[in-house]
Amino acid sequence: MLYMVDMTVNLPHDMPADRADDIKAREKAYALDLQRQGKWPHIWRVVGEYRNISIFDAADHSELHQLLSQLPLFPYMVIKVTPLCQHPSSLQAQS
Ligand SMILES: O=C(O)CC1=CCC(=O)O1
Repeated sequence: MLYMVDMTVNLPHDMPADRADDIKAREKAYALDLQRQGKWPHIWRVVGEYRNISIFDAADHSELHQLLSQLPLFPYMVIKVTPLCQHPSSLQAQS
């Protein structure tokens, strides 16, 4: 199943820079691993915000929740999930 996931990051302003840098480095490594596995096929920065719009490809809601809850930045994110299905006018739906 495909999901649009909207993640807004709110790191506490008083978090020490080295702790924030460590979480961001672990977040990046985890994100790259999921992209290589095909579970996170798109990630786009929302211009001007500490926010991304991503597409996840997960087996079901439970797997998506597991993937998202393991994000190192998860405790500092507001996440909105929108499940997607094929649009009837999609070229992929024509065959
Ligand atoms: O920077 C973000 O939007 C949060 C994030 C998700 C994956 C990553 O590497 O950073």
